[in-house]
Amino acid sequence: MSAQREMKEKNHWHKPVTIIITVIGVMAIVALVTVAVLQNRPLSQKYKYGIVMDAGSSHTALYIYAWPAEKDNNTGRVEQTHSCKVKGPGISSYASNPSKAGESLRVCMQEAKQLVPANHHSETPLYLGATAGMRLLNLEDSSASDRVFHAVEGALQKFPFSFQGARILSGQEEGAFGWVTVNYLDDRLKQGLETKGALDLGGASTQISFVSDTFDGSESPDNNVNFRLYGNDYNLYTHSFLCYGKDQALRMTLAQQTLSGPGSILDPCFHRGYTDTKNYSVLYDSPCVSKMKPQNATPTFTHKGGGDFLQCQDVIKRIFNFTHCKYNQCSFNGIFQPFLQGQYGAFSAYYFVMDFLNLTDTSIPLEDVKEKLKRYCATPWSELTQQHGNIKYLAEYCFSGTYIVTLLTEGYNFTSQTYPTIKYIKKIKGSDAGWTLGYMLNLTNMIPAEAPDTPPLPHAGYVSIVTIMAILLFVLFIVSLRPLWPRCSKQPHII
Ligand SMILES: O=c1[nH]cnc2c1ncn2[C@@H]1O[C@H](COP(=O)(O)OP(=O)(O)O)[C@@H](O)[C@H]1O
Ligand SMILES: [Ca+2]
Repeated sequence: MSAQREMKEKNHWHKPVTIIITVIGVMAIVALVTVAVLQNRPLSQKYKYGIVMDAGSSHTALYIYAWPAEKDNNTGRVEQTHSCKVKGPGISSYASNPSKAGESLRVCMQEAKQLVPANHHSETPLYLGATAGMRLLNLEDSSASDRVFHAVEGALQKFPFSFQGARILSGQEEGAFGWVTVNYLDDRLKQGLETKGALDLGGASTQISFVSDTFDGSESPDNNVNFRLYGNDYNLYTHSFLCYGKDQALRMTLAQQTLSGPGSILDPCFHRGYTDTKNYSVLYDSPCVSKMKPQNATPTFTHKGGGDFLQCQDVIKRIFNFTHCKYNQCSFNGIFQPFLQGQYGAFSAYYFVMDFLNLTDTSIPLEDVKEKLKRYCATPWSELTQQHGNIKYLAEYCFSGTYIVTLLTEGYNFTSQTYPTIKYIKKIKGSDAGWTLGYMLNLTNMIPAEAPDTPPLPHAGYVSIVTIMAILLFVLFIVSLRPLWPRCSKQPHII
């Protein structure tokens, strides 16, 4: 018993003062680390939301984007959390019944109301941007397009979001914002990396946008958009070809084949065995073809398929004009285009069509792509319907695939060598490729012109260093108490 007391007396760790110092030391470390973590942690992960409606020529889609509230100015953080495809056609198709255009948006808007937390509704901006379908309607009948917008605005204002208006995007905006989306999602802008060009194929227009070192805008100012993003200047070439989306291009190709108003045509872009009765007044009801309408034709014609890729390419080439170019070089229709440069992301109908045709892999040589298309176009219609059933767009994929290859090679001057620089894409990191995200980033000033100041250390690194330093200090403190430590003497075992 006395030996035990003697040992206790010698062991300073059992002295109340040592115990108190140790407890205070541990508490100090815990307090220091807690304060450091709490003081410097990112604000609680509250999110902000934004909604963009893409009123395309063929249909309208709604996208919800979300980003951490305190990181408005950081790139790579805005993400698409939801998309909703509006049932029915694009809003321009409601020209004769505008209120139905507004009504058509209701289901997707209700969905957005459910998905965006109620306490964020009033601060969530809602934009509607219309593209080539409304551009064409506006050309054809501007009061009809005003009525459609009026109805759409009325319907959207009924929802609790912060509605920022509905408008037609210019072709330049559509091209440039598609380019911003692709490069923002790829994290190329903030890191100042070489950017990717953007190729967007819609139903009524198509856009090509890329940074060119040889283009300063002087040759063709209309095709030039300048951006300063994260401290880098971008000199963008962009052009939107109205009427060269795949649906209007199909109309123009059909118009080329029916100039004389025949009762039937054998169209090489459709499959053998395909036959349909088409109405001349419906086919020519678009500013893209209205001037070509044949006089004194029967009301309808029989549209039959010939299934020949090479002949299809020939009739498609006829919708491009290569005869005049007042610049050093042109794509087509006398439009300036600098030399192609870098990599390209091709999205929207480029992706849908090439995905259906199993041709999204651009390491397949261009010659093989054409060969595969040739075989596909030669497939009899009965065989295709047997294989796929009556799916939407089935009759048009031969035309659409041939149009894509022709537009890229004859129109934009891609070659067998440069074809692999194109990647067919649908989504990047979960967000759809398209103009909508770029449009919202621009309108909410979410991409700063200058590079934001970044803290020297990320939060996790900061916390680790504070913790290590605190532990180190404590160990040093304990070591400094060494004189008070018990002597290292062999003690007999006490039972
Ligand atoms: O699954 C699909 N397969 C083939 N084409 C599709 C599919 N989904 C959408 N598309 C096409 O993509 C195009 C989208 O164009 P959009 O409606 O955005 O027109 P716009 O951009 O010219 O205004 C339309 O031609 C539409 O038919
Ligand atoms: Ca589009």
